Order: sequence, then C-alpha cells, then structure tokens
Amino acid sequence: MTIELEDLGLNPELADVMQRLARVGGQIARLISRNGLETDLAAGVGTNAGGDGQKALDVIADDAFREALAGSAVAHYASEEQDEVVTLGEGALALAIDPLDGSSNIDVNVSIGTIFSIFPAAESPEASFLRPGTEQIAAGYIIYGPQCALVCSFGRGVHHWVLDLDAGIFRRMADIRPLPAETSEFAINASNYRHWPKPVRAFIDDLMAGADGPRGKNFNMRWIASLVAETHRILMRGGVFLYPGDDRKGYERGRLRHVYECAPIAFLITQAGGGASDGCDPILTALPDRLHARTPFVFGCAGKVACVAAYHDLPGQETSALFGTRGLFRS
Ligand SMILES: O=P(O)(O)OC[C@H]1O[C@](O)(COP(=O)(O)O)[C@@H](O)[C@@H]1O
Ligand SMILES: [Mg+2]
Ligand SMILES: [Mg+2]
Repeated sequence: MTIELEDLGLNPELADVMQRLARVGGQIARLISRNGLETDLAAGVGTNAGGDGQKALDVIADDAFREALAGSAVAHYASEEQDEVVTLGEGALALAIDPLDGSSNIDVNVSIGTIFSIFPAAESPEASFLRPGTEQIAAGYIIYGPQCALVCSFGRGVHHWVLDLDAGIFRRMADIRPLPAETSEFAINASNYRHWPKPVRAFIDDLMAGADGPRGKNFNMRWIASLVAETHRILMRGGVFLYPGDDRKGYERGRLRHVYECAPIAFLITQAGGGASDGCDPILTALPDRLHARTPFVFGCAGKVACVAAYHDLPGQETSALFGTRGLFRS
C-alpha cells in the first residue's frame, strides 16, 4: 500500500511517515471490510486513559500505527489509547493520533476514521504536543467509508487521495476546494439540547426556526457520530459542526479531545478557508493543558462559526428561550 506524494515537495522523513500511515490505513480498511467474518472488531476490550470504553479495533489500530511508526522520524507518539506519550526513537517529529475515531459506529457499518497531527519534536515528549495547533506541520485523517480516502494538509491547502484497493495505491485526487462562507446544513447531537449553554440553544433554535426565524431560510441537519465523517462531508459540501460543552458531568468541556481530534481538524478546515473555534475563540491558537484535554468544538463554514461566537456575546436575556426576535442576527 503506497500513497502518491509526488509534486508535494515533502522532505524525505515526512514523506516516509505519510507512506507508513497510508500503509496501515489500507490494512485497517481491509480489516474493517471483513468485520464479523473472523473477528468482532466492536467487542469491548477495556478502558482508555480518557475513561472511554475501548473496542477491539481501537486497540488493533493503535498497535498497528505505533508499530508501523517505529524506526521512522517519529520520536514521540501520543495516542487516544495511551495514557502517556510513547517514545519511539530519536527522530525529529512528534505524531498525535486518534487511531480509530467514531468507534460507536464499528458494529453498524457506518464510516469511521483515523485522525493524525504532526509537529516538529520539542525538547520533551509532553512539550511536543502541549502547544498551539498553528505549529502543526501536517494534519489529516483517513476515512474508512464506502471509499477509503486520505485527506491531509501540509499547510498549503488540503490534499485528497482515494484508495485504489486493486492497485494498493492511495491515488491523488484534485485538492479540496475552499469552503463556501455560508451553509444550510448543521451537525450537532440534538439529544443533548437540554444540557447545552444558552447561546448554543439560541443558535440552534434560530436554525430550526428556518424560513420563519431570524436566519430567514431552512436548514438541514446531520449527525453521524464520527468526527471524521462529519469533517469529510463539511469539506466536500460545506456545513457547520458543534460539540459544545454542556452541563452533564464530565462534559463541561464537551467530548472531543484537543490534541488528536480538534487541533488537526481545525488545521484542515482553516486550510480550506473555514473557521474552527471553541465556540468563542480559535482552536488553533489555544493551548491544551493536558494530553487528553477536551475542548468544546465548532467548525465549518466561516460565516456560521463567527455567528456562533456572536451568540456568545449576546446579552443574557436575548438567549433566553422566550426571546423570539433576535433581529440583530438576521442574515
Ligand atoms: O456519541 P456522541 O456524544 O454524539 O459523540 C460522538 C463523537 O464522539 C466521537 O465518536 C469520539 O471519538 P472516539 O470514537 O475516537 O472516542 C466522535 O467521532 C464523535 O463526533
Ligand atoms: Mg475520536
Ligand atoms: Mg478514537
């Protein structure tokens, strides 16, 4: 399994890491296509550092990426499935990874993925990752869907490959087009409505009000529960995604992890001309305080990400459930 990297001007070490990621991605895609035939990839096997249940595929994917990166330029490996940073060697790079994203979808045959983020290695393993996302030199994901695809940015736009399984090659496609500034589609887990902060409720209320509300148009909603799949859809046709903090215990900072979920997705979306924030402030300039830190996350078309931030600046009474005329925000 290889990936077409010609013309991208990558240095040999980074190109080698990309080849290794693509090789494992292709292997995982094949494994997923056989789920249930020999093994149950969704079987529960333990609990990870963040307290989330681990499925068999979470652990298989983590082992496969970690082993494949040994002997590469990746010195420090930080994974959702590992308590601490794993030191692989002495190289110049640090790689953070969500080896298997969207694991609640493994047993229902819905798109899942891998998210990765690459930094220059810093003076210590932790310092290599507890830094602003603007310092990433590469970020991307592999989506295991009806097609297996790899999407990555090296800081000069967003590149896209599709796995040609017959040839064993990730073939380079046209680069991802810039996101439109506006959209008529949003993604949020609406079952948490009663737990959201008021500005998020008000924003979603106004989208749901459609043509009769302050937005003056109808909106469509999607929720796949795979961050990678939501990101891919938004990169392909626009949209806005929200996973806010809420008042459930343990969800004060939302669900998603800063280092290996939000920072790489924010890098990609920003490279595609979109926006990415914690609801108010940009994700890419924020500093995670721990490897497994969570952050509220809003990303997608820049106009809507800015609009969410504007709702957080509204006076309290305007975000109350009964305030029906947020005319200032008519668009
Ligand atoms: O089940 P919820 O609360 O809607 O959360 C869905 C979110 O959780 C995640 O599955 C978390 O990722 P993991 O599967 O890597 O833990 C995201 O992909 C997704 O956006
Ligand atoms: Mg994830
Ligand atoms: Mg995961």
